[in-house]
Amino acid sequence: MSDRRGLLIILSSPSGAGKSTLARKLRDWDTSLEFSVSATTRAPRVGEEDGKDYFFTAEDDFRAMVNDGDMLEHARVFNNYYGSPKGPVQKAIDSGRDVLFDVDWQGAQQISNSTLKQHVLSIFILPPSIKELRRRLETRGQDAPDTIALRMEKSWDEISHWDGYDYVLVNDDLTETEAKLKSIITAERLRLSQQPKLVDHVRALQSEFEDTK
Ligand SMILES: Nc1ncnc2c1ncn2[C@@H]1O[C@H](COP(=O)(O)OP(=O)(O)OP(=O)(O)O)[C@@H](O)[C@H]1O
Ligand SMILES: Nc1nc2c(ncn2[C@@H]2O[C@H](COP(=O)(O)O)[C@@H](O)[C@H]2O)c(=O)[nH]1
Repeated sequence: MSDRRGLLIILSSPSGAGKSTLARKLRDWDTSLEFSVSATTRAPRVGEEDGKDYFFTAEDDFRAMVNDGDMLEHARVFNNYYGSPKGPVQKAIDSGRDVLFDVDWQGAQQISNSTLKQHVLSIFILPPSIKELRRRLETRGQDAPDTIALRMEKSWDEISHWDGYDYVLVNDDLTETEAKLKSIITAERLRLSQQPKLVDHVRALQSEFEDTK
């Protein structure tokens, strides 16, 4: 059990800016970080594993999870449904572990307005340019041209929510962005673990101050 409350670390960005790449690096860096595996109705990409990358779910089953109150948040994104199952998140938080989310702005807003809002650390990833965003989607080589076109068309909807996040990073050089992300998480963890000790320390200072009057 950690000496501080667990963080819900949310990464959002337009499709192709690099969230999944950065999330993988964070998971390698800190293996205690719990990754929130989303449920989705989209078809798996080549190489994606059910239960690791996503829970690939039929639409009826997805709706049933929502209706049963099993989702912390859910949204329709690029003509598919995506959602974060509540159970694993609550379990991690209850044991003081941090959870990493890769969700769009709608999911980020829902988590930030939920009962777990005091745990949220939200980070928005911007691409260096729209041209580079398209290049990344094309060179990823995972999506059909019409899917890439839809994701590019919706990129501004996502980018327009950038200022609702705690931190915003431009993912130009990957190594630099990774280092900045790790610094943010390290600093936030330190802040949270110091908080209770600081309260005690200030109380002690206050009583010492009163005694010297
Ligand atoms: N800083 C970077 N410089 C160059 N290429 C990058 C950088 N960051 C990520 N990429 C590459 O861009 C492509 C898209 O990255 P990634 O799949 O992580 O994006 P994403 O934001 O998770 O997209 P989606 O929302 O569609 O899942 C990948 O091929 C990845 O290797
Ligand atoms: N609101 C949510 N958005 C999610 C979730 N899981 C992923 N996403 C977002 O969907 C798009 C597309 O993802 P892709 O894997 O099909 O490229 C991207 O913006 C993700 O962040 C979720 O559980 N809830």
